[in-house]
Amino acid sequence: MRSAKDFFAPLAVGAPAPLREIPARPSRAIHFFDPGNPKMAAKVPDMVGKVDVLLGNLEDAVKAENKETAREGLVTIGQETDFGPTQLWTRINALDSPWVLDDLTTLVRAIGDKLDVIMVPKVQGAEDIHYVDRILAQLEAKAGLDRPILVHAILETARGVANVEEICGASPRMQGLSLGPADLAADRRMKTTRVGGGHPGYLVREDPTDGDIEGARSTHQQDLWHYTISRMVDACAMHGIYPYYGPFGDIADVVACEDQFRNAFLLGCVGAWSLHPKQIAVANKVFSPSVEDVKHARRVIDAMGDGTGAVMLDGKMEDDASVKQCKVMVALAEELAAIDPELKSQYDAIEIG
Ligand SMILES: CC(C)(COP(=O)(O)OP(=O)(O)OC[C@H]1O[C@@H](n2cnc3c(N)ncnc32)[C@H](O)[C@@H]1OP(=O)(O)O)[C@@H](O)C(=O)NCCC(=O)NCCSC(=O)C[C@](C)(O)C(=O)O
Ligand SMILES: [Mg+2]
Repeated sequence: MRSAKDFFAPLAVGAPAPLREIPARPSRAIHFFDPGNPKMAAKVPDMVGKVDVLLGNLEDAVKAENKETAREGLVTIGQETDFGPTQLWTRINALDSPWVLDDLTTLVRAIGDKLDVIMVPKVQGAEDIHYVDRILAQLEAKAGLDRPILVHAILETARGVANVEEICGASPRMQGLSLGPADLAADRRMKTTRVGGGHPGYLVREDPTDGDIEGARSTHQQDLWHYTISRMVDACAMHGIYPYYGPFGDIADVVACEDQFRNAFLLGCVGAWSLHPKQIAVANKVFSPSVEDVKHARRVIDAMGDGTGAVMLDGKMEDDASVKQCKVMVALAEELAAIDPELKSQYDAIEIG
């Protein structure tokens, strides 16, 4: 076990010092693109400033024969693009794959100064994060980087879920977690073939009337991912890092996508993945607090003065705890307003009188 005193020391001579706090940078949509696909790559410069995170994906969804092209494409995009307020992330190949070592050595050397976060798939336990932590420190030292690259883990195995707290606490580089519903479903032997979202078979049925089990009874589809997302949220909050929903594979169904993202937002997630340009707007909308919510939160904070005691607002009790909930909402609104002029003007126009 590492001593607490060593935790914030660099893991290689010459590597930048680890961060003591993970910055709360807006990341409502993590937009995936294949850097080796010319059509997708061509759209990247125009997405800068319109999406919070652009992620060059090297893992699943990139064919084995295109792995090197994708890696080289990401180097070119990283070197040639001015990302402004938009973060650049990548998803490297799995730690047991033949590509990951070259992914790390190439990317940190060539675009380590541009990369904000490296997403690591199929993380099983703290040992995977320790491996990445050390090798990144060595590569950062070699590349002369002056700020550490952060690490984001995808939860997509049963063992990863069982070890979620230790994964989140494994390194000061840990930035957050995403749900990987497709690999996780396969690993758990769940019987859904969907990439995220609900399932019509996973339901609760209304009780029968007068014992008539054949009579009409309404059913309600339930959320297959509620348990896992809730565990992720607690593990992330406990370690001061950020949870994300992950992908919603039914690209055409933007309505269900919005519902699924909103459930995650309400539970505490800060963003979700976008696999197709049309999902960016969905995530940006859902993960930005509504004007009504920000207005209410500001009213409560205003009415609560020093934040202690209890008051009645619109027939509802507000107290020390509810003012904290409102501060979470207002803090997020302020972070988003700082990078999104449209939202800023909407929030600035709020009158709380
Ligand atoms: C779904 C697909 C095949 C539909 O692709 P399409 O070409 O059929 O779609 P389209 O509607 O016809 O596309 C319109 C235009 O947008 C472009 N386009 C389309 N998508 C993008 C994009 N993402 N970024 C930038 N541009 C994009 C596309 O190239 C086209 O350009 P054009 O007008 O010049 O012809 C395509 O969108 C795609 O490949 N998206 C990314 C898929 C991906 O990254 N999957 C991996 C993440 S999910 C995952 O790994 C699971 C997980 C977590 O691991 C686990 O649960 O286990
Ligand atoms: Mg996966």
